Amino acid sequence: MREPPRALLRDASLLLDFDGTLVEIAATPEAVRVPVELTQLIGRLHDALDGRVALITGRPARAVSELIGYPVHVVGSHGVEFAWADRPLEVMERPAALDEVLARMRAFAADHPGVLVEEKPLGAALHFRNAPAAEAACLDLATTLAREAGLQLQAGKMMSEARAGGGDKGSAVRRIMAEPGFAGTRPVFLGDDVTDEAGFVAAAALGGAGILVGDPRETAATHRLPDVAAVRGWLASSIEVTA
Ligand SMILES: O=P(O)(O)OC[C@H]1O[C@H](O[C@H]2O[C@H](CO)[C@@H](O)[C@H](O)[C@H]2O)[C@H](O)[C@@H](O)[C@@H]1O
Repeated sequence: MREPPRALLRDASLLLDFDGTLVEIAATPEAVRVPVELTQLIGRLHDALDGRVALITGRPARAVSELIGYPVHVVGSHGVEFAWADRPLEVMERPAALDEVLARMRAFAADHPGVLVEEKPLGAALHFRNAPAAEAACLDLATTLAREAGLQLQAGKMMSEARAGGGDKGSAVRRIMAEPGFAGTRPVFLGDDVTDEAGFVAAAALGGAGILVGDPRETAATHRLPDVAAVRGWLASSIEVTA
C-alpha cells in the first residue's frame, strides 16, 4: 500500500481519528498528551482547507474538543455524538443499561489488577493494556455485557467496549460530508484502529480515500502511513500544496 501523495488533500475534506493517529497510544486513556504544535497544525490545516477539518473518535466528543483546543467539529463515541464547532452538542439519550454494565465491569476490574474501566457518555470500555493476561476474560465479559444490555460490542486496541449503537465512523463521515463547506468535496479519512474501517469505506464511497496509520493489514484504506510522527509530517507538508 502506497504513501499518500501530498496533493491528496488539495480541495478535499480532512477527517481525522484521534488515538493512534494524531496522538501516540499511551498506557491509559488519561495519559495522552496533545502538544501545542499539534493544535497549531490543526489550525493551519483548518485555514488551508477553508474549514474542512473534523475529528471522528471513539472517545467522548467534548473531551477530544478540549484536548485538541481548536474549534473544529468532533464526532465522538464511535460516530453517535456530535460536538459541533458552531452549535450545541448533539447527543442521544444515555442507555439506562450502561449503569449495570459499568457496575459489573468495575467489580471485575477490582479483582483483576491493571484492568481499567473507562466510563463514557454512551459507552463503557474495559481496558487490558496494563493487564494483558486478562485479555480473554475481558473480551468474554464485554461480549456478554453488551449482549445482555442490548448494546453494541466495539473492539479496540487492548480494550473492548459496550456502547450505544445507531451509528459508526462510516455514518459519521457521511454526516460530516453533508455539512455546508464539506459537501461536494472528497473526504480523506485517517485512522489506525478497527473502528476506523467503516470510515475508510464511507470515504471511498464518497469519492475520497482512507489512509491507514500503522503496520500493513487487511483494510479498506488505499494508502498508509507508518505512525503518528509520519501522520503529522505528512499533514504539515500537505499544507504547502493545498493552500
Ligand atoms: O477512535 P479513537 O480516537 O482512536 O479512539 C479509540 C479509543 O481510544 C482510546 O483508547 C486507546 O488509546 C488509549 C490511550 O492511548 C490506550 O491506553 C488504549 O489501550 C487504546 O484502546 C480511548 O480510551 C477509547 O475510549 C477510544 O474508544
